[in-house]
Amino acid sequence: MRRIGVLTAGGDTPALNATIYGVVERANQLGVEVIGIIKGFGGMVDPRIPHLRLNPLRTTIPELRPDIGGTILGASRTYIDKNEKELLKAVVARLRRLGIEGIICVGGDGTINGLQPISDFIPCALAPKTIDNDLGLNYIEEPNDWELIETPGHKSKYSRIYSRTELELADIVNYATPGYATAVFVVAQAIERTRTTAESHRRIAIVEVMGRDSGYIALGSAYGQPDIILVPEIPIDIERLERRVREIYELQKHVVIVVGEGVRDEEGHQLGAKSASVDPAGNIQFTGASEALQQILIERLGDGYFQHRRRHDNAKQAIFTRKVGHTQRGGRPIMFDRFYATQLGGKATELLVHGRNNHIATLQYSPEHGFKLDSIAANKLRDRWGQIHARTLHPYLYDEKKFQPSKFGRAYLKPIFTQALGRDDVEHLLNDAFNPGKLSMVYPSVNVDIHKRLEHLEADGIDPDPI
Ligand SMILES: Nc1ncnc2c1ncn2[C@@H]1O[C@H](COP(=O)(O)OP(=O)(O)O)[C@@H](O)[C@H]1O
Ligand SMILES: O=P(O)(O)OC[C@H]1O[C@](O)(COP(=O)(O)O)[C@@H](O)[C@@H]1O
Repeated sequence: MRRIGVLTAGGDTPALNATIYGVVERANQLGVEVIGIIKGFGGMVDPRIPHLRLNPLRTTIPELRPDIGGTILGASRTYIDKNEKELLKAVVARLRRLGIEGIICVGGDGTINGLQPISDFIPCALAPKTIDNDLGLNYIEEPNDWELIETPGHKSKYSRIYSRTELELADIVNYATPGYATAVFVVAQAIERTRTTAESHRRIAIVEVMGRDSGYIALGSAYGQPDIILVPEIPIDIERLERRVREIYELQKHVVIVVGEGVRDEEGHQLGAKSASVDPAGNIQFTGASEALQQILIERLGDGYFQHRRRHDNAKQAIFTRKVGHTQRGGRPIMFDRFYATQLGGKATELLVHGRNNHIATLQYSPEHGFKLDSIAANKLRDRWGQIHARTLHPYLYDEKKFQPSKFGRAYLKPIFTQALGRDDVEHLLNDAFNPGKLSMVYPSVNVDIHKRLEHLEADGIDPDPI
């Protein structure tokens, strides 16, 4: 293989540039040219295909740095329907004209579906990413646990009964995805900062974190020591939650609750999906889980609860919500993400060059051997109807009585986070946070330099010389 393409699809993470860097550095070693495709699958749909050479003369371009968050290639959630045959043919033809012999898609479970139709024509490999940590399996047989329930007159629904009630760390397929560690780091900091203000003002803080239907970020938020963690996988037992909130408030005059954005009530309704809007990739856009929970607690505790304790005039003043939001997805990646993203990018290049198609580079862990790189055929993630499900927290990782990670959940987190920060992360903070140069300089966006490197397949309708 002499020339491969790389793109970043779906939501961004802080570790995308690190993954692209790993792809390109390994390609340099193997003598392969790498073309970056701009804005995910969207770039392929554009007849001009905006792209750039990431390693002219087998030297990585200086704009590509593993320690800078986001993606120099841009990302999108553009959907290419596999049934739009003409569009697909045009996409493949353009990629061929670029001389691309294989493509690395940096993405999550949605991206595997996105690359599928293209992989019928051009080999594809996935380098994993997603802050949600929902790409992978709790154990290899997990896809067989899904059942598709068809009820006449209703939309068919998936349901699952876990065939395994206990797990081993080494069973987990793709232990952690690049982006997750940095997101948890940001969340833990946000909780610590929210904590002291809730503590000072005798308030109940509800902190909403991302993750869609997966509670991994909420689980990792335990590093910020919230009093209560609510994960989407376990329907909220409102009675028990109220009891716990009252207990904690009596004890310490404030409570910090973390809520994963996809949390459900006991009827299975998502608290944050009141407006059923979806993004272009078909994902539900969650808004308002924390506000819905705030409303529940306002009604349950009532103004009298706070007035009686002379803390606040009403419950609305006493209970506040904060979303950590997109800060979870942005900024400098911490060492764990930088290191393993780079490794996984390199692994994806190797997969392609060694003739694999539709394969995923994975990060495995075992207590005996620590972390190691591996790979898996994407189809192993599919259930018998061909569906890939986002990985959710297995109940064995969460203690629903304590609203905290279980013993196994803590064992899961430790290998990722015990050495997740590097000395250079601390040095970066020391040198950079209040660098006086920042006061007089505008933010030097990498997009400006990348723009100068962009090439287009068909500039204004004129087909340039083939590359
Ligand atoms: N079934 C599908 N068919 C075609 N494209 C898809 C499909 N599912 C997702 N995609 C595309 O894959 C990309 C990434 O999907 P998304 O769900 O946004 O992120 P992630 O890969 O992180 O899960 C998007 O451009 C999306 O449109
Ligand atoms: O802001 P956006 O792009 O609409 O997406 C928000 C969603 O993206 C995520 O960050 C994850 O994105 P991916 O599934 O693409 O990895 C979710 O945690 C969040 O719900």
